[in-house]
Amino acid sequence: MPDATDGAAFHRATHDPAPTPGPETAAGDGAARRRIGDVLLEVGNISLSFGGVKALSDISFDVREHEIRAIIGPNGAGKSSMLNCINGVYQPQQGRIRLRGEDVGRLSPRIRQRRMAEMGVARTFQNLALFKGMSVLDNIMTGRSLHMRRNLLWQALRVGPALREELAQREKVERIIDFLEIQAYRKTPVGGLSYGLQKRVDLGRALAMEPRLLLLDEPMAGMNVEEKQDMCRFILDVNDEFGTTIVLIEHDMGVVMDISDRVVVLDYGRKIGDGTPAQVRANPEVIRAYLGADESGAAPSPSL
Ligand SMILES: Nc1ncnc2c1ncn2[C@@H]1O[C@H](COP(=O)(O)OP(=O)(O)OP(=O)(O)O)[C@@H](O)[C@H]1O
Repeated sequence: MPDATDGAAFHRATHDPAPTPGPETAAGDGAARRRIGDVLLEVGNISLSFGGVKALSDISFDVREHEIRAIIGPNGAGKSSMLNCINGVYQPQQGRIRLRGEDVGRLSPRIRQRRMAEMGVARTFQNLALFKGMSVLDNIMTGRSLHMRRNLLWQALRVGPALREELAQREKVERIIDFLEIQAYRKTPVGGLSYGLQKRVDLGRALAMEPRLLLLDEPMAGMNVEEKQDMCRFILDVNDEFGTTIVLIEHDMGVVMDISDRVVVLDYGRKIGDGTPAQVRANPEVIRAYLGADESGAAPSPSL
């Protein structure tokens, strides 16, 4: 079985005839769906500080429709802060965030979170945000709440239109369960599942929102090789089959370089690289940051 950190293990080769798909490339079997489109998300000159700590300094990049865009960087580089600025957990002191041309950055964090969910942005979390005592099915069902038309009283009564709606919603959830191959666990409380499976359920909860843009915060952290392979396959399938645009933070460089169309590299809150995996790999500043050319003798960062 190939090593998860070996790029070849997750290559789009079976999907994509082009060796390095770039923003203008139509990739693979799902070519029509995966044709990289216009800018979906634009992040402009974002700066964020916590007291004296400058977490992000003047960061700009864009995300195009249907692409897989990675944000990488050594520990403390600002990756999670960036994701938190995008979906409204943090309010940057400077900069703009535009989603489909709409200036969502000017909204207060709470309103932005709501607006972005309405506009089809879903997120998974580094530290899982699941209800451990609830079943897999019920956890994924929580992702459907935005699509439920009947109010809570109707849902509690489970009669007439509310019952019909619940059945329709459950059908969608069952399809996600099949897609993620977790049928055997549908009634199992999430807390009793392995970490890898819990991550898969978290992805299912986000997919239940029918996102157009999916933000994945370290989707493979803490997974074994086999679990990483599965998760990579699901990410590629979501992107190929549903055309979902994906922004992911990930530490496993083999995975990032293999599944991403473009990569942003952060270091100490600054952007030091942005381009295709091949361009980023050849960027001297990125190599320096990752190989830790450091006279102090500090341990080098993970290699590219
Ligand atoms: N809520 C916060 N309060 C104070 N400082 C913070 C907060 N969140 C992040 N920071 C600081 O901002 C900087 C960037 O942190 P961030 O978590 O965004 O980096 P990261 O690249 O995601 O790191 P890792 O890979 O270790 O998760 C760090 O110096 C961190 O200590």
